[in-house]
Amino acid sequence: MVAGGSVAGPDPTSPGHHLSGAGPRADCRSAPACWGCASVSRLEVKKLCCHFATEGGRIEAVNGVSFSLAAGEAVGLVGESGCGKTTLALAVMGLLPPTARVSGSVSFRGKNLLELSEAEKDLFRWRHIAMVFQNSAEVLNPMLSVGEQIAEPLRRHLGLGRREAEKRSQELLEMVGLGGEWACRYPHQLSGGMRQRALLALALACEPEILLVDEPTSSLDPDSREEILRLLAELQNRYGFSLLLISHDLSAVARLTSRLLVMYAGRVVEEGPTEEVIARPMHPYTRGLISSTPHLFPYRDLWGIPGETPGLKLPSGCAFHPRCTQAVEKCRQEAPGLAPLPGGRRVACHRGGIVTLLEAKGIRHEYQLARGRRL
Ligand SMILES: Nc1ncnc2c1ncn2[C@@H]1O[C@H](COP(=O)(O)OP(=O)(O)OP(=O)(O)O)[C@@H](O)[C@H]1O
Ligand code: NI
Repeated sequence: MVAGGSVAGPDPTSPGHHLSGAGPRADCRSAPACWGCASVSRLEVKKLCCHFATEGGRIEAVNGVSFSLAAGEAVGLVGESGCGKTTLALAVMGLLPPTARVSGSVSFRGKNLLELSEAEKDLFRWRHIAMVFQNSAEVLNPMLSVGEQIAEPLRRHLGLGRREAEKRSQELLEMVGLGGEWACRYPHQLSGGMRQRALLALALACEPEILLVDEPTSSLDPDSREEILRLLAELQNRYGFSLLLISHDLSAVARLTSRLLVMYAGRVVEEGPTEEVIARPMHPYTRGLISSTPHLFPYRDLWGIPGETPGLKLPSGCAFHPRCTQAVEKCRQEAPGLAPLPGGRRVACHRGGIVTLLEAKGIRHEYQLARGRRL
């Protein structure tokens, strides 16, 4: 049962059974061939680099990023435009154009996804790792009804017949809060929020263990934004897939995720439990990002980060140093590594501990106040 989310004795061999309760089932008859039940799914990205060769020179869009995604975990990925968020997600999906040079590893169930053939990638993509792309208007095929588009992966990956796939796509549309009757409509007949729901239904069609969501609310009005965020949180909570939520919108990410990755110029500069990072940011860039996010701390003045994101040629040393008010000579010369700190945190900054205890307490108190009222 997909649409209703009923947990009462679903048929473990039915294609929808992972979506019917949280987490793997011990009694799955398809195991161990069943990906959802065989073990706890987990994505491990190590030293991922994605470079593009362009006429203007080499663009180092992603530069040595490592992180992991545990089963059922929701991780946020934030950073300014152009820092490499989408490129990272597309690399995980194996969807970067041939001009991209990709290195490092993306491990999923003991395999490095970067080394799979196109045919093998086709097998895991959408079935095990799915993505909701940034531009919903461009992603859906204008010539096919929404139902037909959702039915396609169901038929291809789960081997459902035409009738069955049709029925499932209606259930999936109901699951995301669109009535099943929307299955026969075309993308142009849907509003932005509805398209985003349809894309969620499409991405979740084959019950992937991992869902990558890229800027789900960037083109939506505030009401639709709220609805989509609530829906995403509800689906993740109910079905327990691992979520990587990519967004400019730090306040949305703060609500939905328990761990946060902050990217700057192709690198992760800070990582840790979301609440901790927001309450006590260690990297000056993270602090700038937090201070320029509306609604996070309603009682505090907003201020932007001075300067601009670096272009093709990255600055020497720490890429953030030209914009950093705390930079010292070492920052100009030496790129800081992502150093582990207590509490599951990591920060790439020579001046990482500069938040004074008093300041940290102040920020934490203010955040908790804000969270109590807003989040
Ligand atoms: N196919 C491509 N060819 C060349 N350069 C690319 C390509 N895709 C991305 N880039 C470059 O890689 C860098 C990272 O882009 P990316 O889209 O990953 O950033 P982003 O963090 O997702 O930004 P946004 O928040 O605007 O979506 C940018 O400088 C971009 O111009
Ligand atoms: Ni992007």
